[in-house]
Amino acid sequence: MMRLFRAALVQLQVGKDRCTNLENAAKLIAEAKQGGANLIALPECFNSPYGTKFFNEYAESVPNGPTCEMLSKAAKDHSIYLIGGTFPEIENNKLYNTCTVWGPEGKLIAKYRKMHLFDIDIPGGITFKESDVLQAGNELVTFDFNGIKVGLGICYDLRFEELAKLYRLQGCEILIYPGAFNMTTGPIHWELLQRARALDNEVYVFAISPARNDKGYIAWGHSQITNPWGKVTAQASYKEEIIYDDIDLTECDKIRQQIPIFNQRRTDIYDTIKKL
Ligand SMILES: O=C(O)CCC(=O)C(=O)O
Repeated sequence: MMRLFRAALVQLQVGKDRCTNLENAAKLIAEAKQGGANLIALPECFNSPYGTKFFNEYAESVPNGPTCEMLSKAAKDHSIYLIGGTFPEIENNKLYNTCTVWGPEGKLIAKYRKMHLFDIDIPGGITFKESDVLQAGNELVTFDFNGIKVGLGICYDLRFEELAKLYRLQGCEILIYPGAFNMTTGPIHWELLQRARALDNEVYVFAISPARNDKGYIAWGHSQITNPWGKVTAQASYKEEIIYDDIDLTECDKIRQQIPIFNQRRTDIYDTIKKL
């Protein structure tokens, strides 16, 4: 069982041209492999600009489109685990915001559809309604990375602590969230939500954002790795860049032993409380 590995989060600059986006992703995945990473993760919406008006145009079926082809090849060529960020998926005329995960042989090993759609309205800040065009996924999805159980979420899912807790209860040690926060909620919530999910569940949290654009939807950037103590161990700026971190899963074992909250939960009480 591998308890030590190098992770790379690739904060891609994403533009309007799908082909350029895919080529750039392939180039930076190769660079991350050169940098020694065994697990490489890409951002939310990395094949298209982020916006409800783009989803239909850039949507692909899984695993047949050009985006999956690039991801599968990159995973195989570099013999890595590749978390393929997200892109709009189409199935039976329905659209989803979907994360695919590829194993070192280039096989699709997991597919997660965003479960909590990003519908918020902050006047003067940000208004967004994914549910105008997307369907929500209905399944928790985990995959095995050399004996380490990893749970998947996407962006707005970070706000839902119940999802993270369910993953922890299923045995996850790492949660990975491709995400594209914005200039209103990013500065105040992005780092805090990840630290909260990490500490609540004594798990590593990886979150991967696109780099900041100067027009359209402006992503906050700041891709981040947080350890099970809730400490940020790597964080990007807002520009295109790769961040690396050497992950030692014994940190997870240690905090779980030293602060054993999961053996101290008062389920005898919680389970008697009416669920709302
Ligand atoms: O929760 C937020 O503030 C941002 C979420 C988001 O950008 C997304 O779900 O894509």
